[in-house]
Amino acid sequence: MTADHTPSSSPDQPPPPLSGFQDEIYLQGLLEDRVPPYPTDPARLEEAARRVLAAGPFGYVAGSAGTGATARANREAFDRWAIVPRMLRDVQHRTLDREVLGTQMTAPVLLAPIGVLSIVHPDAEPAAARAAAGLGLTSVLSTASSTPLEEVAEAAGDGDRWFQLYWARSPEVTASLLARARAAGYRTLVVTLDTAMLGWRPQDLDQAYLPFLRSIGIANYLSDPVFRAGLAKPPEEDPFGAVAHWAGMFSNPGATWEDLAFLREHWDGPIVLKGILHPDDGRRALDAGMAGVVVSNHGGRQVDGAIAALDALPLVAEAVGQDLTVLFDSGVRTGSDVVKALALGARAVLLGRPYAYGLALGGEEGVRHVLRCVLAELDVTLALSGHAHVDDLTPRDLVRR
Ligand SMILES: Cc1cc2nc3c(=O)[nH]c(=O)nc-3n(C[C@H](O)[C@H](O)[C@H](O)COP(=O)(O)O)c2cc1C
Ligand SMILES: O=C(O)C(=O)c1ccccc1
Repeated sequence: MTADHTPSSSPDQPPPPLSGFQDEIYLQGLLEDRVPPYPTDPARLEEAARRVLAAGPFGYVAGSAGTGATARANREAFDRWAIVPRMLRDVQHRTLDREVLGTQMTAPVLLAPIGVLSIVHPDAEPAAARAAAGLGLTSVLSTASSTPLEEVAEAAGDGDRWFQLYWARSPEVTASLLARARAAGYRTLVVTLDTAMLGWRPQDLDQAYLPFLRSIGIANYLSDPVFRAGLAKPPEEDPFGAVAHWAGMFSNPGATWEDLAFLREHWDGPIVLKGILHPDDGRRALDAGMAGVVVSNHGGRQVDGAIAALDALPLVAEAVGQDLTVLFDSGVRTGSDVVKALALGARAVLLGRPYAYGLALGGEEGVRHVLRCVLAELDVTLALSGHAHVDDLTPRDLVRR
C-alpha cells in the first residue's frame, strides 16, 4: 500500500495532514464528531469482544497455557525494545509493500491461522479471508477451520492462498488434506509443530469448554473422504465417534525431523515451519529443505514458561535469516509492534487474537477494521521513525530498555 503525500501542485493546498489509512479510518469520524464503530485500542477491542461473546468462546480465544506467563512475556518482550526515531529523512513517499515467499503483499502482515472461528461469529473463516484479501493481504487457513478449505479458498478470491497443516497421525489423512489444499489453489504450506497436543489451558478446563467436543473445528476432516473411511459410523449418525476419532489423530507426537521428507513429497510449493523458537531448530529447518519458519510460541497457548517469541526472534534470524524466510507471531497488537518485529529480522508478522476479536464484533467488517488500524499505525510509526519503506528497518533502529 502506498501513501503518497507529495504536496499538491497548488501551493495554496496543504497536503493531507494524516496518512492514507488514517484519513479514512479516523479523520472522517473526527470531522463528524463520531467515534469509530469498533475500538482502535487493542485492550478495549478485547474488552468489547468479551462483552459480546459467551464466556466459553471468549475464554478459548483469550486464554493461554498455565499461569499465562508466556502470553504476558510476549507482551513484556515488546515493551523491552524501544524504537529510536530518525529525523529529516524524507518520508513523503512511503510504501508498506512486501514480497513474502513469492506472494506479493500490500503490507508485511498476515492473518495467523486460527481454527474454530465459528465460535466467535457465524461468518467465520470466509469473512476473515475476504477482509484480508480486500486489503491485498494474505490469510493463513487453519486445518482446524470451522469451514471446509474449498469454501474458504473461494472466499479468498484471486489472492495467493496459504494453508496451515496440523500433521495428522495418519499419513493417508495428511496426504488427502494436502491434495485437497493443492487442488483448491493453496500454494504455501505452514506446518504447525508446537501443537503435538493441546497445551494445558486452565481457562478451558475450568469452564469445561472445548469447541471440538461440539464438532466445531473439524470441518476439514468431516468433509474428507479418507478421514470418513476410517469411521465406524458416519458422523451424521455418531457425531461423538467422529470427534473421538479426530482427537486421536489430528496430530502426531511421534513426528521427527526425518518425517519432513513426507511433506516435501506431498507438497510442491514453499513449506514453512511454525512454532520455531530455538536457532538450532531453524538450522534443521534449513537442512530439511524448508522455505521458512514462523518464530512463534502459539500466542503463549502451548508451553507456559516458554521464551517470549520476540526474544527468540533475533537469535533465529541471526542463525537462518539469510537463507530462510523468517516470519513472526505471538503478541503482535499494534503497528509499532510490527515495526519492532521487522527490525529484529521478521520478513512479515502474523496477527492472531486481535482479528478474532474484530470478527466477533463485526464479522468481515470487524476484521477489516482491525487490520486497517494495524496498517495505519504501522505506516505512521514507520514515517515518524524516519523510514519510507519497511525494507529500511534494521536492529540498529531499536535499543533495549
Ligand atoms: C483461538 C485460537 C485458535 C488457534 N488455532 C490455531 C490453529 O488452528 N493453527 C495454528 O497453527 N495456530 C493456531 N493458533 C495460534 C495462532 O496461529 C498464532 O500463533 C497466535 O494466535 C499468535 O499469538 P497472538 O494471538 O498473541 O497474536 C490459534 C490461536 C488462537 C487464539
Ligand atoms: O487452540 C489452538 O491454539 C489451536 O491451535 C487449535 C488446535 C486444534 C484445533 C483448533 C485450534
